[in-house]
Amino acid sequence: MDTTSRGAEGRPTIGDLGEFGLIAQVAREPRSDRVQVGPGDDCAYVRVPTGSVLVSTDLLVEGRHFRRDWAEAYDVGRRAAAANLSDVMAMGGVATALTVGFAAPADLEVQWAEDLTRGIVDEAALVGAEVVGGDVTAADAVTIAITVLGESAQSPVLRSGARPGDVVAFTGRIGWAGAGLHVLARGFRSPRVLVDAFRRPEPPYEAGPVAAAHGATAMIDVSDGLLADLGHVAEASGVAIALDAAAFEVAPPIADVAAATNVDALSFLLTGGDDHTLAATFPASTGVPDGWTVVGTVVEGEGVTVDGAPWEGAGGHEHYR
Ligand SMILES: Nc1ncnc2c1ncn2[C@@H]1O[C@H](COP(=O)(O)OP(=O)(O)OP(=O)(O)O)[C@@H](O)[C@H]1O
Ligand SMILES: Cc1ncc(C[n+]2csc(CCOP(=O)(O)O)c2C)c(N)n1
Ligand SMILES: [Mg+2]
Repeated sequence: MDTTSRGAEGRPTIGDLGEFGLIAQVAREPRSDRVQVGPGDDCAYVRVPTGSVLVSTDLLVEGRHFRRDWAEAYDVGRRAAAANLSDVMAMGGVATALTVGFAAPADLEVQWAEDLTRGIVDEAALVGAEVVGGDVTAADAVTIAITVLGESAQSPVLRSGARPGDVVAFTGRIGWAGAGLHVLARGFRSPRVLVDAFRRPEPPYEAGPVAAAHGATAMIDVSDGLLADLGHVAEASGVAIALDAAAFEVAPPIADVAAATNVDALSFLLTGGDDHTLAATFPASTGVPDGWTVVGTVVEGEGVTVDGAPWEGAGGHEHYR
C-alpha cells in the first residue's frame, strides 16, 4: 500500500483503496429491479418501457490516457469513442448514441477540439452510432468523458458466465497498443504500425454480436491488459483461467520491439492495455467463431495462470497502483 498518499490525520485515501476497491464500494449500493446489470461489467443493462438499454461511461484524461504530443486530436477522438463503443461490443451489443463530456483549458486551439469531435463522430459511424449531446466545461487538463448507449439482439454476455470446461479465446490485435505505448514512452516513433495501433485502436466491432450469437458464456474488452481483464472474468464467474503461453503467436513488429528493448515479447500480449479487442469464453462443444484464437481453458479455482503458474511480471493497468 502506498503510505505516501495518506489523507489528513492519516485517513485512508482513494489511492490507498485503489481503482477496483473504489468501484467495489460504489457497487455495494442497492439498486432497483429495473437494473438488470449494474456496476461490474463492461456496460450496465437497464430496463426501459420499450425494452432494455446498454450504457457505459469512459473517461480519458490528458497525461493518463493520451498525450497531445503523442497523438493528433483526431486520433484521440477516435480512441475516446473506441474505448466506449468497445464496451458495448463486449456485451454482444451494438452502440446507438454517444454523449460527450469535454473539459479543457481556455488556451486550447479550436482546431484541436474540432478535430477531436471529427474523430469521435467518424469512429461512432463505424457502428452506425451518433453523437447526440454532451457537456463542456473549463479544466486544467483536457478530459473527455463519453457515455455510450447501445442495444443487444439477445441477452447481453456478462463477465460472470464462464464455466469450468469452457475454452478461453481472443480476437483482434492484442499487445499492439501496449507495444506502441512502450515505444512512445522511450521517445521513439516507430515501428509505425505499433504506434498507430496505440493511437487508433481498431476494436473488432462486429465480433461482439457474432460471439454472443455463437454462444459466448462470458466476454470482456481488453483495455487494462489480457491477464487483468481475464482476471475480472475469472473473479466475476467464480472460476480460474489457465492460459497456455505456446498458444500465443507474437507478431513480428512486437517481437522486434521486445528484442530491441530487452523485454519478454509475451508480456506485451499478456499485460499491454489499450487494444480494445475482445476476450471471451465459449463452451468447448461449440468452439469459437472464425477469427478467434483459443489460448486457454476455464477451470475450477480462482485467478489466472500462464502455463500453470501466476504471471511473475508486471500486471495490467490499474489506476492508483
Ligand atoms: N465511479 C463509478 N461509479 C459506479 N460504477 C463505476 C464507477 N467506476 C467504474 N464503475 C463500474 O465498474 C465496472 C468496472 O469499471 P472499468 O472502468 O474497470 O470497466 P470498463 O468500463 O469495462 O473499462 P474499459 O472501458 O477500460 O474497458 C464497470 O461496470 C463500471 O461501470
Ligand atoms: C499517456 C498514457 N500513458 C499510459 C497509458 C496506458 N493506460 C492508461 S489507462 C489504461 C487502462 C484503460 O483505462 P481505464 O481503466 O481508465 O478505462 C492504460 C492501459 C495511456 N493510454 N496513455
Ligand atoms: Mg471494458
